Amino acid sequence: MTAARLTLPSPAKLNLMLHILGRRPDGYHELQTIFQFLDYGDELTFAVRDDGVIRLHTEFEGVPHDSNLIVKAAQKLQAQSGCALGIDIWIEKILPMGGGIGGGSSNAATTLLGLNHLWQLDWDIDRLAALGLSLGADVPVFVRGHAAFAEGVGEKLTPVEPEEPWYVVLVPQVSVSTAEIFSDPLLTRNSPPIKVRPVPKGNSRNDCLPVVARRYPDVRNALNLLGKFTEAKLTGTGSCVFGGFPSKAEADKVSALLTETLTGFVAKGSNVSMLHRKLQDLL
Ligand SMILES: C[C@](O)(CO)[C@H](O)COP(=O)(O)OP(=O)(O)OC[C@H]1O[C@@H](n2ccc(N)nc2=O)[C@H](O)[C@@H]1O
Ligand SMILES: Nc1ncnc2c1ncn2[C@@H]1O[C@H](COP(=O)(O)OP(=O)(O)OP(=O)(O)O)[C@@H](O)[C@H]1O
Repeated sequence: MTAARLTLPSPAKLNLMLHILGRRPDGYHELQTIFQFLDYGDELTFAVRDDGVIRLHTEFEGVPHDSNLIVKAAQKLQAQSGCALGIDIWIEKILPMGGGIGGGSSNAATTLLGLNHLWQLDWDIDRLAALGLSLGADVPVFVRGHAAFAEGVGEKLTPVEPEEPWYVVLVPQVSVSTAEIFSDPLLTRNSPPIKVRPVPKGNSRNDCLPVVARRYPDVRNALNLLGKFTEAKLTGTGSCVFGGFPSKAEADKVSALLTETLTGFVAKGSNVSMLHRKLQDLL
């Protein structure tokens, strides 16, 4: 018998703003950020195995099999649920690594939700999000699947409904290490907490931007070029830079001009992740 296969999307995210409020004793930073998803991402295909083996068949340059967040997510879920089944996994990877658009975290979340379904574990979202947090600060928002205002290290999530523009996303060909940016002595770590909800306009800055732009000329260049057309912002710790447009036609026009020299893409912002829309259709 051929095992049932399931293909699920693994979308990117943007940080529409990111303020750093302080540093915790464990070295992690307290943040306030707004996450929104893009209708753009990787695709994971799963097939259940009955021998308990977890195997990712797609090779990633520079990421050993057992360090891949997809494999780590599957192993943790299997260990904590006591499930005797295994899984074969393939991925079509289009999201850049170290781009600040959350590829690895999103892959981990898609794996958790996909296996919860295929292994028939029936875990609730809170439990999956808590497991996700142990894999990375950005995993819980992908597990929950709704645009959110995030606090703490990114795990305290309040759903929000920002506008859903079309974005031009530029992908400078450098991988930024999140740990490196968060350990830079020049990083601003004392933004006052925003206490008003929804977050008032005028708070769209990303506190990581000055440090990233200083270290990476390619990111600086992308910000300058896109900034000629719209407010150009950095997502997460970069390297990706984005700007919103009211229509696909306008985003396509700017993208066509900029992607003559830079890599990039156009995608719609979405407050409900395309992973959750697909899972909804399945159920
Ligand atoms: C910058 C963001 O992308 C915003 O969405 C995230 O907060 C980063 O999330 P992530 O990539 O899942 O990060 P993790 O894999 O948990 O952490 C990578 C490294 O970044 C630093 N880090 C991360 C998140 C955070 N709130 N404070 C930190 O200081 C830590 O040194 C950590 O070792
Ligand atoms: N499935 C995966 N996809 C991408 N990167 C992975 C994966 N598993 C492990 N990694 C490792 O995680 C690192 C960060 O990758 P990721 O694509 O999540 O970066 P990012 O977009 O900057 O993330 P974030 O916005 O969460 O900081 C990679 O450089 C790679 O070494």
